[in-house]
Amino acid sequence: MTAIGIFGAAGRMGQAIAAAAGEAGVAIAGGVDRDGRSGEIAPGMAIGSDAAALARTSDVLIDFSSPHALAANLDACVAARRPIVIGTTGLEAAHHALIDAAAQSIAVLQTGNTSLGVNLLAALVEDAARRLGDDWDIEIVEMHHRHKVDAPSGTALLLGEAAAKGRGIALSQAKVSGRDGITGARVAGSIGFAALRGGSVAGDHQVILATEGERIELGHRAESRAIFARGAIRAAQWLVGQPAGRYDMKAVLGL
Ligand SMILES: NC(=O)C1=CN([C@@H]2O[C@H](COP(=O)(O)OP(=O)(O)OC[C@H]3O[C@@H](n4cnc5c(N)ncnc54)[C@H](OP(=O)(O)O)[C@@H]3O)[C@@H](O)[C@H]2O)C=CC1
Ligand SMILES: O=C(O)C1=N[C@H](C(=O)O)C[C@H](O)C1
Repeated sequence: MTAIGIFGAAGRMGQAIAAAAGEAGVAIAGGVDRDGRSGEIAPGMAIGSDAAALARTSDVLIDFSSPHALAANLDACVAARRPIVIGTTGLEAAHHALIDAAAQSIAVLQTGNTSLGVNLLAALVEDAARRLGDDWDIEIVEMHHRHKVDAPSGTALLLGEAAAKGRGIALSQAKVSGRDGITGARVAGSIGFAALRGGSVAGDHQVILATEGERIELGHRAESRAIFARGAIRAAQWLVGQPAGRYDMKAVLGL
């Protein structure tokens, strides 16, 4: 049976993955989190601080920790020749370069959202953006719990990438985030992002396509972290045995 190691094991997602694995009868090799958080978080899941040791004793790793931990986690997986699913968000260009480098020697799946619903939504957004002309403005609104530290969310960026792909442009050229003050009129062709934070919201995303006289709204609401946890486990099981390279959820879900 495939044994999964978890980076960020003591966190909200780490605990959700341990719970989902327990329900599905999936083996957890163990977890890693910050020094001082060692112990047993979920029944049977020991948590330590040695990423290299966890990689050696796991068949595949899942990372829901922090961008700051990414380099060490990737190094551990490359050294042990183990595949890794990266769900951590807030990644910048330098992190993506590290992922590309690791994907030369191991299988790496990186995604801003592991749920089926969001990945199907991304396909719908890409199709809508492709079919609608440039006179349709695209705005992405997301809301998350008060503890979230990055914005826009990884999912909002994933949806923005899908919209940009549909339009045949690069998101980096069109992204407008966090409007405030005298902003001037909306720049034609831009893709806007707005982030709300509060309470315990697991993750709400809405993509609004608006033109003169009409508006389309496509959205997704996560009702709990269980959907992310189940998707991450499914991705990890799929990734074992894949050749070195960089993957996303579309291949896992057959989208
Ligand atoms: N792709 C997807 O589908 C989803 C992605 N996410 C993303 O997953 C990540 C984790 O989310 P969540 O579980 O809510 O966050 P948490 O803060 O609850 O969990 C992260 C855990 O990783 C630990 N950690 C942080 N930095 C390090 C480090 N350098 N070394 C080792 N451990 C570290 C944290 O410790 P400490 O608390 O001490 O900082 C914490 O225990 C976020 O980036 C989030 O956006 C979340 C849900 C779904
Ligand atoms: O931090 C979270 O909680 C979530 N993060 C991911 C994101 O940034 O999109 C996925 C999900 O929305 C929950």
